[in-house]
Amino acid sequence: MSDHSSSKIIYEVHANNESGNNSPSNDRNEFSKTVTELENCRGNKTESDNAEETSSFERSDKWVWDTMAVGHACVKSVVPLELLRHIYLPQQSHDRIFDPTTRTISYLQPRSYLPVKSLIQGEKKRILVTGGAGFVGSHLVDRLMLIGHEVIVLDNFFTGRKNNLSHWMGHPNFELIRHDVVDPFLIEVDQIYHLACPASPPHYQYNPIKTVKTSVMGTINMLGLAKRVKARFLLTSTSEVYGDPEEHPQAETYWGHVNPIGPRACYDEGKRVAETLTYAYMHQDSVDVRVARIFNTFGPRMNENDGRVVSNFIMQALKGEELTIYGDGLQTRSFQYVHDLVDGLILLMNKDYMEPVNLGNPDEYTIREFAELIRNEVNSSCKIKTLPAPTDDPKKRRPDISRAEQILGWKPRWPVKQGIGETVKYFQRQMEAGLIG
Ligand SMILES: O=C(O)[C@H]1O[C@H](OP(=O)(O)OP(=O)(O)OC[C@H]2O[C@@H](n3ccc(=O)[nH]c3=O)[C@H](O)[C@@H]2O)[C@H](O)[C@@H](O)[C@@H]1O
Repeated sequence: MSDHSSSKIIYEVHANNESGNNSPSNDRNEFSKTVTELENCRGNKTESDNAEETSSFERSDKWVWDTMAVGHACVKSVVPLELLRHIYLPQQSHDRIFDPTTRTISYLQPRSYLPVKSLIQGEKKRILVTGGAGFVGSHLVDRLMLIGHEVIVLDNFFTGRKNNLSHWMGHPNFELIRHDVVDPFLIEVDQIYHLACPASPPHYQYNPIKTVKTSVMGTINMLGLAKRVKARFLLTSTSEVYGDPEEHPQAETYWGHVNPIGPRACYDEGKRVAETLTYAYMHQDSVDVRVARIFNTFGPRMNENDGRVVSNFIMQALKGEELTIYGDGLQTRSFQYVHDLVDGLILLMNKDYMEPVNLGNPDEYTIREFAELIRNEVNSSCKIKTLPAPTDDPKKRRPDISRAEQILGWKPRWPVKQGIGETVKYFQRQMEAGLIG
């Protein structure tokens, strides 16, 4: 199937939306056809197509055809991009009307839902997502729901938000439970994606003891549950286990360079212990485990006050404020768009591989270059302000993703610029809707 025809499939869904005929039920017929066709076209890719995809990584602003859908046919996670956008970038809100004069919100009932795939018994899994109301968690939940699974979310709403999942509330395949993973929780499930933990430096440093407790006790509780119900367990670890790295780029074999008593230690060491626990349960109790080491990720539903560089720069540029660069701005990061991460997590969960796997986009920017990129995307001429560098701020970070490429057949498909474009649009719409200021 050619690039052209796959774009057309997506366009048909898009065209329905643009014509104002955008209710979930109107998408339904198109959706089933679209997913089947997209799965076929992904499944039919030749070896040479794949070889081309895994060629050396270069910064690119090209919109590749694969980004019109997300997911991988081999684990049945393909979803048309327009369907996902219908959730996080709706033309107008599905379930509420904001009145700017009185600054009130009217919630609409009854509601309808986007179509989810109908899976046969055995294919349909019961999946627990801890931290599922957060930024990454909610995108993972969207995908798992759309591809037909039953999803149970645990969240204590410290950084997660109900709004991120409001479009699934009441759906027969969905359950949201307010629960803190530091306390035990019992449920029968097939798979556990363990995401619960604040990830932004200001958030995890706000209460470092709680951060360590979340990583250690939360992971023990979820591993204990996995052991008891024989569920497969996936830990979302982090590039922070490499600390301020002395090896570049960072491969999974690198043991890291972490200050164990610094302000970042609560998160870095917490996640390192979480990995230790995961492999202890694997060796001692034969728990079936997966470990993803996630590098800097961005996208819609980041908290505007999150404190991380992507949301800070975008919000500052949109409000015409100065962009705050910490330190000299020569430190580097490699940013991946959230859909790529979700693709990688679902692949990893469903493949037979138990060692840690890096998931990140190797496209590396200095923070100064990144500020420039955001300024261009927002079309802003705002100035740059330099603030002191945070203690132990890693000086460079870039994933070596050879393992993910070889084992999972995964590599990022979203150019950073393209992802930033969507994220800017998201924050703009949130501002227009009066949800953030
Ligand atoms: O985004 C993520 O996924 C990661 O975010 C943080 O790691 P960090 O790389 O420090 O993320 P940011 O807070 O976004 O900072 C990135 C760089 O930008 C700088 N920065 C941040 C914010 C800002 O306003 N200005 C600025 O220059 C920071 O000093 C740092 O050098 C977390 O510690 C990671 O666990 C998490 O995986």
